Amino acid sequence: KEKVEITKAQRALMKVIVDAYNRHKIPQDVAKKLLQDQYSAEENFLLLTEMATSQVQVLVEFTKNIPGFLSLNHEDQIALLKGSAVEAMFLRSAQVFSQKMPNGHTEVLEERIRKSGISEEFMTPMFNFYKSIGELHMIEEEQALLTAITILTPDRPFVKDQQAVERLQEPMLEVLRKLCVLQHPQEPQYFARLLGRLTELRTLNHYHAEMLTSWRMNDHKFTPLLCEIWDVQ
Ligand SMILES: O=C(c1ccccc1)c1ccc(-c2nc3ccccc3n2[C@H](C(=O)NC2CCCCC2)C2CCCCC2)cc1
Repeated sequence: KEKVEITKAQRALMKVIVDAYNRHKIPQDVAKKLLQDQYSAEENFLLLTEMATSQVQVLVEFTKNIPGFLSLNHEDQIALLKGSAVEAMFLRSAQVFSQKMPNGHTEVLEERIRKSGISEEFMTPMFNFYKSIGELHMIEEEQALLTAITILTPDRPFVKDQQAVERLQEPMLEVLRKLCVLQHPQEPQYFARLLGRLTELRTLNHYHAEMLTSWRMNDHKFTPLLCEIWDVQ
């Protein structure tokens, strides 16, 4: 049986990532807001663009705290943020959806999202992802590391020095692997399941522009930041 131990350096790395993640978590209030009232497709779209805009700003701050990120080539820093922003938004949405709520609230939240204006065809893949994230019952260290690993994906479009990104992503993967073994001793496949979610995220990322433009309303307005990040308008 492999004796798994997290070294002092790995614990320090994890602390930096988790502290940055907690400092830069956008307020959970989107779930509360959605539970409070029903909104029109237009109001929901506005809420989404507001939430997503602040989440991108928060994501940039979190990313700047990833050890070594600011030493990467500047164009590559932009390429990594641009390439991971939608996935980070879905990962954060999944974590918001899966958070512990009083009985029946998750069902109401799901209903509100189903009726928010997103076109029908994307509901199944989106909620399948949310539920598969929920089933993992991730601790915050796992959530924070998974977000950092998503950002540090070497094969994003336009990344020039992929090896430099791999050198940053690998220690994160190793810490997460050890953490999974220690946290879920009965589930040797847990780490593999976690990484499998990143593959599912890429498929969601794949049709994000279509999800946005098919939002059941006309003249979708985006903030300049979202136009950059979401490749729309
Ligand atoms: O179609 C979507 C899209 C957007 C951009 C790119 C690609 C797809 C697309 C994208 C997220 C969600 C989505 N899934 C959620 C799960 C739980 C709670 C809220 C959720 N949301 C939206 C939201 O505010 N997300 C926040 C969460 C914090 C981090 C920033 C984002 C609201 C917006 C008001 C109406 C109802 C859903 C629902 C739909």
